[in-house]
Amino acid sequence: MPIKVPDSLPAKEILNNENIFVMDESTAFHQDIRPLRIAILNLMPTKETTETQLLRLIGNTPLQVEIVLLHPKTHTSKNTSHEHLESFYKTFEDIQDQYYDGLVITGAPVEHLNFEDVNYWEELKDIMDWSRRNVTSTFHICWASQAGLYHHFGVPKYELDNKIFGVFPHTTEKQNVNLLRGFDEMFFVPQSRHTEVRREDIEKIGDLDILSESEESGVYIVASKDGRQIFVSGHSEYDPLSLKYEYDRDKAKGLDIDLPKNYFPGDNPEKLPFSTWRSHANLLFSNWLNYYVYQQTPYDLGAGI
Ligand SMILES: CC(=O)SCCNC(=O)CCNC(=O)[C@H](O)C(C)(C)COP(=O)(O)OP(=O)(O)OC[C@H]1O[C@@H](n2cnc3c(N)ncnc32)[C@H](O)[C@@H]1OP(=O)(O)O
Ligand SMILES: N[C@@H](CCO)C(=O)O
Repeated sequence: MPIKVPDSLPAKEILNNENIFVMDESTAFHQDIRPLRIAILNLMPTKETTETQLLRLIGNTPLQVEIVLLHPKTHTSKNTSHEHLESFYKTFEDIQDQYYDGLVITGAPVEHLNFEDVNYWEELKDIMDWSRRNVTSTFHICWASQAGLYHHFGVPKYELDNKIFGVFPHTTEKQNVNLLRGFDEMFFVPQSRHTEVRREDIEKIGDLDILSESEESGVYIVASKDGRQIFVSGHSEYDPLSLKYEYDRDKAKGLDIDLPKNYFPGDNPEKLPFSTWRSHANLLFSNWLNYYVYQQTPYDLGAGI
């Protein structure tokens, strides 16, 4: 939330120059406030886990947030019960005539497929096109970030020889960007993927900025210049044990999976890992909700986007 100060306070200019968000009294007086409307398109098979992880982060703000959960109608879910979807989820068809302040599109374990072979691809393309017209800012996670960069900007994804798997140090690439406000110079983020997007492809697109990267795990945060699309390759929302779960799962299947890097104490999978990315995750989501959603979205949603 911005700091509200008298219009003529000298500190206002100093803080403005430091990119601290200060709102003068006259602007604050005219600001109308209502709950934010955020939709979550949950493409993960483990829907209940992901709901909890995302709501934990989206809930960590003084703003009131109304959530609608969405699942793709054109995919029959194997791992989430019909009852759960019936009780708590809507589909795009139900909400397509509405407007939202924010949309989160989750990851999905479909990286090995061409985008066009994902059975809900046509529906997802419609949702991504709709998001340009009906949503103030959309936050794409992991596979969804690759899908969004491909659909909106033609950026390809590439198979990796080895899965990027672990918790990696990341750095910021730009100064004075609201999404990065308060980030440490180096921070940790879980990555768990078999594909990547590449800096050289993104740099060709004038409408995109690379905001954060990791020497080892590559591009992390990309944003459209207008802030209406955020693409995040990692899983800051993961619980402390999410990577352990994926590791144990793949081991049990007999897959050739390396230990997640920088994760188990002493690289000993018998020891419980601890999280080093929670504060980063909270900051990333609250910066997005504040600066890209709340401060940008019109009071009268339908009239303004
Ligand atoms: C790169 C990223 O975005 S990372 C995010 C993805 N990570 C995760 O989902 C982690 C948690 N997931 C898991 O552990 C596993 O997917 C499990 C245990 C839930 C299921 O694994 P498996 O038994 O190997 O695969 P299963 O045959 O059940 O299919 C898995 C999922 O693949 C997806 N999928 C597979 N083929 C397709 C396809 N052609 N089109 C669309 N989705 C597909 C579906 O989401 C499916 O699950 P769902 O029907 O419940 O939505
Ligand atoms: N995070 C994913 C990567 C595969 O899409 C997993 O290991 O389940």
